Amino acid sequence: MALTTDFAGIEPSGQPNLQRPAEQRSDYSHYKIVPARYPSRQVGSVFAVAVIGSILYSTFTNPQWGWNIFAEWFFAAPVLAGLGRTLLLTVLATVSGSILGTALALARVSKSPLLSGLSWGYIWLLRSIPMIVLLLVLNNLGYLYQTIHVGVPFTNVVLIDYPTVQLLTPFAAAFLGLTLNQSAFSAEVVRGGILSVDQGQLEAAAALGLPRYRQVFKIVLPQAMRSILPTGFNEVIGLAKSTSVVYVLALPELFYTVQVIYRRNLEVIPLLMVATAWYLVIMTVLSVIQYYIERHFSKGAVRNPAPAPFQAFLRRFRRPLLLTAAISASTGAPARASGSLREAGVFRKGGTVRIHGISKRFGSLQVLDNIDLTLLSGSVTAILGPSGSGKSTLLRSINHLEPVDDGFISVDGELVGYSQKGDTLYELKERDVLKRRADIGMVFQSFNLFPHLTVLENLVEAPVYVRGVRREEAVLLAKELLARVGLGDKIDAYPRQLSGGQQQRVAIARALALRPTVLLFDEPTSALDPELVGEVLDVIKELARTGTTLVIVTHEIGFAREVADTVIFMEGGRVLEAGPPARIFGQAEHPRTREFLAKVL
Ligand SMILES: Nc1ncnc2c1ncn2[C@@H]1O[C@H](COP(=O)(O)OP(=O)(O)OP(=O)(O)O)[C@@H](O)[C@H]1O
Repeated sequence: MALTTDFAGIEPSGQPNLQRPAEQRSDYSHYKIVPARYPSRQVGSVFAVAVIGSILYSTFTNPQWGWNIFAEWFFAAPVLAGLGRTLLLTVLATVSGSILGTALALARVSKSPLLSGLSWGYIWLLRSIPMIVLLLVLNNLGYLYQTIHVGVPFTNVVLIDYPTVQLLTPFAAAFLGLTLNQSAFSAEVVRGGILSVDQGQLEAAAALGLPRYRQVFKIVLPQAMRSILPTGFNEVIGLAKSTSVVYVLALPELFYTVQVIYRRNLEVIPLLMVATAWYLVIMTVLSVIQYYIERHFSKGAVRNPAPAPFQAFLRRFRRPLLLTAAISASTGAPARASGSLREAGVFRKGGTVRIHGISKRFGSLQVLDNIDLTLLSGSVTAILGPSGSGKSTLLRSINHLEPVDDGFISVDGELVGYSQKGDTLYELKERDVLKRRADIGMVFQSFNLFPHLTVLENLVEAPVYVRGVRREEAVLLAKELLARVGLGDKIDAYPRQLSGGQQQRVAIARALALRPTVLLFDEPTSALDPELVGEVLDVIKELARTGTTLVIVTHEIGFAREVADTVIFMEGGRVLEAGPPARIFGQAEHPRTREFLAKVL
């Protein structure tokens, strides 16, 4: 008991007493902290020092290494010229190989079987041919084709007609060979990166109506870079070393130059060390570049990114200042929703959704079965039903994320995913579907925020690239919406730095930033902890009074009862019952609805 009372602020009961004045608490500033000792670690360190010491000793005391000859040749003009060629070939083949490899990877994942097959064939062939064989074939291409002739087929129009040997110099053959080889390997690295990006990211980009090129270059590839970079840099390092293969073309790059010199002066080891030291320099520079590029593309990937070495060094001195700044920032008033969403003035009149006899099958499974519904402008519809009843599929078909097999859907009289001429419906091109989608916002169960973009960038992307809004206007609207969902202080945060509830509120604001007439929610709270559900439902409740048409798939029965003006009950791909919440929850007509509600209420 005496022990516990010794510790100021802790009562004998063990509970902290925060009321006790500071002067009564003990001062521990004179206490010294002794770190734990690990004898095996110390033995390991001594061993490492002994190994490093003996390697250095033997390297610098053994005269056979010939360090004086090494020093003589290290900066010699022919060596530097060879190094220049090695660097030039590495840079050129990396750039062109990566561009070609990315194009091949995109072709490989494209929906066109011919394009994908062509890409597969190219990769298969180039990865199979040994590098030396490829270089020698290119060097002897003049034997196969005396001139390189490019023209318009079946006409006399000639664009290029040039002797092959003049065009394919040893340097050009080396560049071409390294590029072709590099592109085949990087294509697979890029494809692996693309496949590692969550499918939800593409869906979210498509649901926002972002054009295809923007989906690829702004959403998918930057995220894929995280897995592309480590293997990609391995390839580049391999390439820098394999440039030595071009010696078969008698091209004096670094290694070939060194070989020529040691054959004349017979100082093999010192000259091999010259080449090795330069390769070490190249690899070190590449590793530093890799570190910074990886760092750039890891934005938003971790909650608390580690500072770069230089930043860490500076922070040691700035820490007290930063701490003070952090404390004064954290004592500021918590962000609150400013005003109600209704007052934001950003909402358009809700769209009327008409669903005409839609059906959908996945293989032999009938997921939607001849559904007819009308959702009036500004209405709030909750879709309930057991798992697998087709609720999400119905919702996703409203914005054509899930094309249907039969029937069609219109919003304000305009068909979704089709254009109509007489009795014929023509499927729209993807580009036109994406434009049309901008009016139909969607909020996903797993948020699907873009993790590599800040909260603000998440909101600004689609208005600028889909609606063509000026960036400054998009930023103003985004800040307004974020303030209204209570996240005005999070505009520069990355999604992973937010709680689940906050992420979902950002996702709602992102959908609203396009000023949609219809907003679809696919189980917006089911990925959230019970404590966070309320904050998201509150935002949706606010939205329900703005005039936007809302369609919500939910398991939150109480919420549906309170907010919806129509409740739909689905089972087996059919709408069994639809009506006002009072009737559905009080006197459901269908026995299956009553049975389901009895279980969940
Ligand atoms: N892409 C797909 N390929 C094959 N089957 C699918 C696909 N998407 C959905 N399904 C199947 O369609 C049926 C309906 O799925 P859906 O997601 O619409 O149900 P749900 O009512 O939303 O269920 P839950 O409440 O569990 O999310 C399920 O049996 C599901 O397995």
